[in-house]
Amino acid sequence: MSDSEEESQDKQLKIVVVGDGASGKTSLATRFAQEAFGKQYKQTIGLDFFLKRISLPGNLNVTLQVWDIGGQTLGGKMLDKYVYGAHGVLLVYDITNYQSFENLEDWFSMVKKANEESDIQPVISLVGNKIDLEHMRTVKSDKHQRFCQENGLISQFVSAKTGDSVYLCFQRLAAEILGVKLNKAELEQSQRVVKADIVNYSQDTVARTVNPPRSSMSPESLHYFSSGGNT
Ligand SMILES: Nc1nc2c(ncn2[C@@H]2O[C@H](COP(=O)(O)OP(=O)(O)OP(=O)(O)O)[C@@H](O)[C@H]2O)c(=O)[nH]1
Repeated sequence: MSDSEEESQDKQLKIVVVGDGASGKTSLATRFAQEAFGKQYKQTIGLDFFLKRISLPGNLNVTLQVWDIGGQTLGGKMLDKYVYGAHGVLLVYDITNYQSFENLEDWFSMVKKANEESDIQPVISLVGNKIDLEHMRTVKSDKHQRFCQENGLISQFVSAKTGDSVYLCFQRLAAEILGVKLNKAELEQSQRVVKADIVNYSQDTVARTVNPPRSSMSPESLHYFSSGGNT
């Protein structure tokens, strides 16, 4: 049997990634699905879509459909439709940008509202991204933890840049959705501390630059479409 035939027989989970613009959603999805990272910010218009197959304990393979939703869609007409029927949601913020954390209240309300009439209630994870910039953190970890406890969310810190805990973040979400327990070794990885390097915080994180189209896919992942052409 070919890989693609096998893949089509896997259980598929719809995972939606939301949060403010520039919090790192595309970087997270790209790091996960293609094991790549781009330094320049290219705003997502509408949504991007990735597929990636992962393995869970017990020889369980599952294909994740990752819906990377553009940060500017909050308040837009299409957002409810993108989020509807999600099995899992990653609420992403940038640990160096307090506003991106505050705005998660709105993203969270939107996710709950969009799924009010759905049979599936998504498992939701709070994802603090950019932990490689620990020295620039403005969102204290206890604020993050409180938000998780109050709302029953999975807690995760990642760096799309270094790749730290990125795979685990998706794996934990999928495991929780399917009721699979991850073993100790897998969970311990999430506690791994990353040495923060001193970064010259220049244009590349602020400028809304237009880039050429994203690079080609790894065989494991398919990048289906990018609506709106990323202009
Ligand atoms: N240092 C650091 N920079 C990151 C990280 N993740 C993303 N970035 C940078 O942050 C900027 C925004 O990242 P994107 O992934 O485009 O953000 P987004 O959330 O998809 O933005 P929208 O498309 O507007 O919704 C880019 O310059 C990335 O290179 C990270 O973990 N560490």
